[in-house]
Amino acid sequence: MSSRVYVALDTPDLARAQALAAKVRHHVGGIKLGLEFFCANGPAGVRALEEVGLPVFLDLKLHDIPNTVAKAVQSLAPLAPAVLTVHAAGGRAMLEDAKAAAHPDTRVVAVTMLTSLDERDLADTGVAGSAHDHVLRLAELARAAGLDGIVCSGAEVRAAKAVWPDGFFVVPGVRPADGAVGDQKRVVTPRQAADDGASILVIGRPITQADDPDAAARAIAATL
Ligand SMILES: O=c1ccn([C@@H]2O[C@H](COP(=O)(O)O)[C@@H](O)[C@H]2O)c(=O)[nH]1
Repeated sequence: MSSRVYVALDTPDLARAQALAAKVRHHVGGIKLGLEFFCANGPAGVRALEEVGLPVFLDLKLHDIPNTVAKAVQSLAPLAPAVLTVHAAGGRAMLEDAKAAAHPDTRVVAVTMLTSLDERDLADTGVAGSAHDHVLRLAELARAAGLDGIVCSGAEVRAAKAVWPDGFFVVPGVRPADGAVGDQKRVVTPRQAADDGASILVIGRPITQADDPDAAARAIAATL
């Protein structure tokens, strides 16, 4: 079985992304490209990373009015990413239109509550209640809109999977037990994310900023 770890190649530098991907390719199951990479390199950069031969996850977290998101997803469809993200907070119509516009082979997943946020941040945005309840509410919205799954933290993935057994669950905010947390607030270990039902684990800096990214990816894979 291929690894459930997708490495987040968060860099604007195409050559660095290619070099990192080449180093870790035997110990990860896919590559995640986000806004930092896409804004600098665009679709041509994505095509260049496809050469590595791993599934590509395009983490653009689209969030706009339904028409704008649908047109953006339509423009991305020729890339046929394995996974594409939109924000659940965009609402049901936006989610439905995004799914309808996507390549049929693309899993469209909704970001529920960023792993860099905690409940105080949530309250600051006017949302009362727990992270758990907020994630489950948005998971239900994504499911009802016909999406393939959600992005949530490892703290919520078990509960989300219980109410959506065939959903696809993306878990970022993953840190080895002794790893630096950085700007992430809701973190779990790779093992916990896997045991609690993550379909894929997104891991960036613990791999990409390691002295030996291949060894770091291998060590993480060994814990799963
Ligand atoms: O809630 C979310 C959604 C997406 N991400 C992305 O995952 C990686 C995490 O990188 P690390 O270096 O392992 O922290 C990054 O690309 C984020 O944009 C997330 O962290 N949380």
